[in-house]
Amino acid sequence: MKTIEVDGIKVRIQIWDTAGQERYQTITKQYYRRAQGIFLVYDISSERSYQHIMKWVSDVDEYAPEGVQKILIGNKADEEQKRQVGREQGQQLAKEYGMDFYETSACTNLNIKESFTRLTELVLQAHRKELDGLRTRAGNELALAELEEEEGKPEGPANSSKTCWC
Ligand SMILES: Nc1nc2c(ncn2[C@@H]2O[C@H](COP(=O)(O)OP(=O)(O)OP(=O)(O)O)[C@@H](O)[C@H]2O)c(=O)[nH]1
Repeated sequence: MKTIEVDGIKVRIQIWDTAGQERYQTITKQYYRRAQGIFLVYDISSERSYQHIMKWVSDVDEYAPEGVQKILIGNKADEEQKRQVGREQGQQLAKEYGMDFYETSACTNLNIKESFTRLTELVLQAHRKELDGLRTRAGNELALAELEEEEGKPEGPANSSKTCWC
């Protein structure tokens, strides 16, 4: 669990790190069902991990809820000397799938906060209607509470100056 602030809204996010290995895939697929946002992560020093992304995408399409938000991540950006996957390859793949793309490094913290904030933003945007509904309801409740408070006040000098609402 982590709390981050996006557009002035405090959002509590629950993060699951699923196992990449084939033998855990049955469990991994269970996580997809409840996900609202997914990072598809490859290692820039491993061409193989990049090639696997297509498989991950098809799994996500099959098992994750419709409308799940996805971001492509090329991790280990600090390992420049071992790089096997060009930044443009990452950008190209992300474009093909209509995803945002970041190169990150868990070691140097490169783009970690940015990518989490962006994914949260995308999830919030996807639920914008529900969010607006919540906001309107919260606003109405607040207005109602204020009105009730006003009505409950006795007529007296403190209130008598407010004789006109215009
Ligand atoms: N240099 C570098 N090493 C990293 C980075 N992120 C993770 N590692 C290392 O890569 C190895 C694997 O990291 P994990 O977090 O276990 O990777 P994973 O994809 O979750 O592994 P599985 O879930 O077992 O598939 C560890 O030795 C980490 O220290 C990074 O950004 N840069």
